[in-house]
Amino acid sequence: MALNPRTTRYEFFGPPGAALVMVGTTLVPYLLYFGCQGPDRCPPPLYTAGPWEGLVDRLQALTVADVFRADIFALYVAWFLYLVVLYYALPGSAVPGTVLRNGQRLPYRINGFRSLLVTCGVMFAVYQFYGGHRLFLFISDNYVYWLTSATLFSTLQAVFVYVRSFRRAPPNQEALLALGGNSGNTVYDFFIGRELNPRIGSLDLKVFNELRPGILGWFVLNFAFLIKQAQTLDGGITDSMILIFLLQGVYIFDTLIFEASVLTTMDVTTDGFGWMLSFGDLVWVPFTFSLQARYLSFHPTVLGPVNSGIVLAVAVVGFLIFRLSNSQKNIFRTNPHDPRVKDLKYIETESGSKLLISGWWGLARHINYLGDWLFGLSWCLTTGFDTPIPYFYVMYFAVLLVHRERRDDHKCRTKYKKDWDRYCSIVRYRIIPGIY
Ligand SMILES: NC(=O)C1=CN([C@@H]2O[C@H](COP(=O)(O)OP(=O)(O)OC[C@H]3O[C@@H](n4cnc5c(N)ncnc54)[C@H](OP(=O)(O)O)[C@@H]3O)[C@@H](O)[C@H]2O)C=CC1
Ligand SMILES: CC(C)=CCC[C@@H](C)[C@H]1CC=C2C3=C(CC[C@@]21C)[C@@]1(C)CC[C@H](O)C(C)(C)[C@@H]1CC3
Repeated sequence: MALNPRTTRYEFFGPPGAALVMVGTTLVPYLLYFGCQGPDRCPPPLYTAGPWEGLVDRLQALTVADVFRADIFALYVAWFLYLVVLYYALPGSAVPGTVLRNGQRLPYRINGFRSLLVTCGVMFAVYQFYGGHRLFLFISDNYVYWLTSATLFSTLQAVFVYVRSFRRAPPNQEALLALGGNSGNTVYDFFIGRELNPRIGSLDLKVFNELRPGILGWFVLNFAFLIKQAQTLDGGITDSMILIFLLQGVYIFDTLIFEASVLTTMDVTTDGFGWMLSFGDLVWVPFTFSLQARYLSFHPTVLGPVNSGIVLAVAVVGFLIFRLSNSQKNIFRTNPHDPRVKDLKYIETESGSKLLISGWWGLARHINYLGDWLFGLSWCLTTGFDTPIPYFYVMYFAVLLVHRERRDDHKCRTKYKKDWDRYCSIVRYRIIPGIY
């Protein structure tokens, strides 16, 4: 069998769909910014033209200088390189990835959590010793320039990896391509990602992008918006801002503490690294996930103890489902005899893998998605109900998770064949037990 067979099945409705997603998702962060920019410019729940009056005219009147600054682009590149330096300079363990279809197992350097700790230290030092609020106000006040810089950088990076995927890797061999990204159509392959694991030396671009510049950038942006609110309120910080900073902080810390578990996600094992992931990691994650903190920076919502309690309760339930279910699967797959999972029921498959049918994974085939979504809902709830715009996250995430579950189902059906049907007849629900 050829190393890189042609892709014969399109996702996203093929090249036109891919082009549409690229244009649409590039516009979304700008629309969220210009459509919800200040206390009187974010529409209320029942639509009235008021807040958006003149929006189209304002958008049409924009010039490049309104959204792009070369000095901020240079600073953005410096931020990316700073994280590359930490990647090499900080100690880290080498964890093997999954077995690739060419039989190889690539090593991954795991030190993302250390990079986060160092970055927290740098933020503290900057805040304490070099101008206090100034750097962070510079970050929050220039949000749109950072956004354009990240969009430009992520697109250039996608062009780079696409062009480079045509090289012949030593020893005179083709690069290993993603099974879904080798259709031969330039637009589609550029979007989906042609090469599976593009690397520069030992730096794996896909995993680095997935866990460093965007995720850490999101943390820095949230802190910058917290400082922005403190400036607006003359030093005060609302309970809602503290909650969003802490809850998203928990998610960011959790992601980097469990850094190695990203190596088994479909993004790493199956998808190529193309525009979708480059843009998703560098733009979508930091700039749309920080929407709630940005909103609260100019709309200081006070929740009070009862509403804060409700937000916290949703967060705790969501996070526990997310973390416990993901950990249960990881432990089971690493060592099924571990006392924490040894009593769980599972089915054996012809491929040799075992599929859990009790515990968290007996409730629904992707119970972890439900927990993740509920946790995301708690972030949105911190913003109250004055406008639906900060609820964008849960709307996007619901679409992403339903689509992702379908893709994973297709992958598992192809891999496990009749064993997957047997598994689905035992664990009947996809994401929400008893409902979906
Ligand atoms: N915040 C965000 O924007 C995003 C967050 N996420 C989160 O990332 C996390 C990981 O998600 P994801 O990578 O999609 O997939 P999962 O962690 O849900 O893993 C799916 C894989 O697990 C294996 N598996 C499926 N069922 C069982 C079972 N019953 N027992 C044992 N193994 C099983 C299969 O792999 P195998 O072939 O090995 O059997 C399957 O392909 C989730 O919590 C998700 O919510 C994901 C995307 C975006
Ligand atoms: C808008 C667009 C073009 C879509 C690309 C989708 C991406 C935004 C997401 C695809 C998979 C993702 C993952 C995470 C963030 C969102 C993207 C990049 C993730 C890093 C979030 C934190 C989690 O703990 C995670 C590490 C499991 C997760 C991995 C997948």
